[in-house]
Amino acid sequence: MIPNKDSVKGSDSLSAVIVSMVKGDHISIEVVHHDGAVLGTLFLSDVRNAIQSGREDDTAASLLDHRPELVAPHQFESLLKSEMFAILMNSLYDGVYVTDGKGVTLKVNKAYERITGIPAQAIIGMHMRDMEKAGYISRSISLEVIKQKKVVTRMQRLASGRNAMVSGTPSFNVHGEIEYVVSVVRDMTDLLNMQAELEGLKEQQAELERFVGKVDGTPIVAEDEKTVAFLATAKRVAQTTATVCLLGESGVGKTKAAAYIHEHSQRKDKPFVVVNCGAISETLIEAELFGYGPGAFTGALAKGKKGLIEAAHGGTLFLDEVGELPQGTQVKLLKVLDEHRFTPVGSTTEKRVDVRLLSATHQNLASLVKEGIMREDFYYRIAVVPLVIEPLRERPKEIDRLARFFLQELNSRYGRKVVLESDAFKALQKRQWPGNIRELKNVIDFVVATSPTPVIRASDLPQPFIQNDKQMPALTLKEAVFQLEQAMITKALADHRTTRKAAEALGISQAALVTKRKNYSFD
Ligand SMILES: Nc1ncnc2c1ncn2[C@@H]1O[C@H](COP(=O)(O)OP(=O)(O)OP(=O)(O)O)[C@@H](O)[C@H]1O
Repeated sequence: MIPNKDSVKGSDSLSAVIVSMVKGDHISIEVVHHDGAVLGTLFLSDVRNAIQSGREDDTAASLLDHRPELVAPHQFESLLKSEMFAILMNSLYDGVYVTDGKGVTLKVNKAYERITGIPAQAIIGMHMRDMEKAGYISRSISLEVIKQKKVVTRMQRLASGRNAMVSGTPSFNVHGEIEYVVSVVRDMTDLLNMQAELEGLKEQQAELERFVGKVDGTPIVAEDEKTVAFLATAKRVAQTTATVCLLGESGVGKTKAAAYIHEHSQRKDKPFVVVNCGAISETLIEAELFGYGPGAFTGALAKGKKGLIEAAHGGTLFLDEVGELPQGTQVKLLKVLDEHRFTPVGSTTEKRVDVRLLSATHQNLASLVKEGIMREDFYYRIAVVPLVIEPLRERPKEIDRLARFFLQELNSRYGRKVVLESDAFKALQKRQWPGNIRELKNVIDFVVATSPTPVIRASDLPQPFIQNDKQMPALTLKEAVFQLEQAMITKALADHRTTRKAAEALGISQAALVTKRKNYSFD
């Protein structure tokens, strides 16, 4: 081969360039601009490689643009040995690994030693193939770079167990041969661990969050198709102004559903006011709902009081146990619904109000109408959309999910790490749950709060709730409380032996425990 004398134009195609080079027997050729300015030098090997990869129509200038930097060997060698270079290399957070064009290790920086745990003196002068054989690295990226003559980036598993992303870049000499390979080694272990942790968390979250949304900042679990369909309807109805009456047994989630409707309505930023009509005496209900004027009745506040309807202005008023409302109050509420007006008790001034009414009951509304307890016009007005929430026993798929959800919530509330064994989950599945979701939550609350061990087996569950399975009749609240108390006291007495210690664990006085024990005739 003779040294390069000729030149090619930047706009010449690579097929034209190779013809010139072969004709002139050149190993390299200058690429010049039309005005004669030198753009750079192309090497025969570069042009051949490009043509072999189907780029024969590309221009000489474009190949110049894509060609790796050329470094004169003597420049690099003195650079490698310089103190400044060592200082620079060692100040980098990422590892740096330098081999010669054959794959012999020339230099590594401190970060490389830190990431791999391999001291520099153990590997300087070592060929990459020997590094592979010694098990220091899984597969040499430098050798890949030398083979492919281009930048190679790959994940590498290190002997230290860490994972690194290695990016090797070739440096060519004027003859187009690889003189050095410089690899940057980035420790990805922490990042990958964090990623895995994040994935895990996301999965956990997704697992847990099989609910459709949050109400009062707490999730609504919806695993069973029935609940999913119910919530979809509730969401749709939420966007309308229709009055909704939620029907279902006690503890099925009617209040939660009402909050869900409110939060999916246009009124979500306005108040959501819950009134438990069954918990307020007939004599007080009107004053509570409509408020009263100054000195309206004995015991009333001198300046009067705003009622709950007014407090819900712009938002939603949820009347729980609506079947308990006296007929007179029903008439007044009809006026609120139809005319958006009401008069506080003992006042002559009418007030205007804008509320959306939601209500709920565990009773059969049609029977209440038949029995004359509920006015027919009121019934039709409040139950434009009646929505039934199925009892928990009708959506068994949800029991596991709810139990896990409450377990997590209560563990974090009590700072515990209680888990349920699969037989405990099975026992929960079998239960008929007359108290529905509230009852399930209470049982989980009980085990998380009282269990002396973090692992709960079926036998650790409060017995009255688990035994008798399907034959067990629905309990009244009183019966349920009685049974739960009985179970908790039995367990506490068995665990702690003395009434003083058992009372301490239950958070009640010793005297109270003794009385209860007598009432429940444990002796
Ligand atoms: N789908 C659900 N996901 C998570 N928690 C729920 C769900 N439904 C109800 N709960 C919880 O169960 C308990 C009982 O629910 P809620 O008070 O809404 O029942 P309810 O039908 O209104 O009861 P009641 O008839 O006694 O008024 C509450 O603690 C509530 O947060």
